[in-house]
Amino acid sequence: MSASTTPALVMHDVTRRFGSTVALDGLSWSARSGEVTCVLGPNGAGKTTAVEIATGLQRPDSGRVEVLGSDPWGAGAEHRARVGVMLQDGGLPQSVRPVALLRHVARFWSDPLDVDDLAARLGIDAFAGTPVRRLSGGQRQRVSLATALLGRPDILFLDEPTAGLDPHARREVHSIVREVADGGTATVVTTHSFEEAERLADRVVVVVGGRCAADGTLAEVAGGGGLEHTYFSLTDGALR
Ligand SMILES: Nc1ncnc2c1ncn2[C@@H]1O[C@H](COP(=O)(O)OP(=O)(O)OP(=O)(O)O)[C@@H](O)[C@H]1O
Repeated sequence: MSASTTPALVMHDVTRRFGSTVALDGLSWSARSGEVTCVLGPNGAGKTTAVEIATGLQRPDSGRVEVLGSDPWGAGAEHRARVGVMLQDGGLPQSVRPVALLRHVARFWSDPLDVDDLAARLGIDAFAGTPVRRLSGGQRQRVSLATALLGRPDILFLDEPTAGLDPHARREVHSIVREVADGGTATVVTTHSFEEAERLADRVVVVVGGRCAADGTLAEVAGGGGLEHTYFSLTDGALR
């Protein structure tokens, strides 16, 4: 599917402070439907804060945020039903078993993905009977990813979705992310992996010190020297 010209996400000049810490310092970037946008940046650069603002979990101090044409802060159920999110800490209930959890979550959506298919693709069926609190970090991540995908979102935020996953699971996640984006979903992936960004990204955003240091197609941002080279030249000396 061809990418739409109107961005599914626009952040313009967004600031967010925590006491004396400036997490976002005039951040501007965008993401489009049908594309994978990979967001890179050093620890503490503001990526998670940006994702939490885009999903309405945090309110910016200033600036403009538009997701699927709405301000995500205080947006209603209809808007939220179009947004999928997988955050780093997951927030999964601890005592429930993974497939039961997915069946429960699927009831919130009018046209959810097939739980059994999704569980099989992500290898969740192999630990279907184990309560969440006994799962390994990578197993929890797969469950968390499945909950983000279930409702066929129009925009999907994945915060470091493959951190800690084994190579097979990572390959499967990459193929799912590509499929979801090709189906028209604006897919935003934060990552520390150049390999992942080079494999997945249509567009790359580099956040440094709460500001956007680069925003363009993978080819534009990577240039002739490659993404790793660009990244280090943007971030060396800029760490806080
Ligand atoms: N709730 C909070 N209270 C205080 N400071 C916070 C809070 N949330 C984030 N910060 C600070 O804001 C800055 C940006 O944090 P954020 O988690 O957005 O970075 P990040 O780019 O996602 O980092 P990482 O790559 O480590 O996940 C950091 O300095 C962090 O300590």
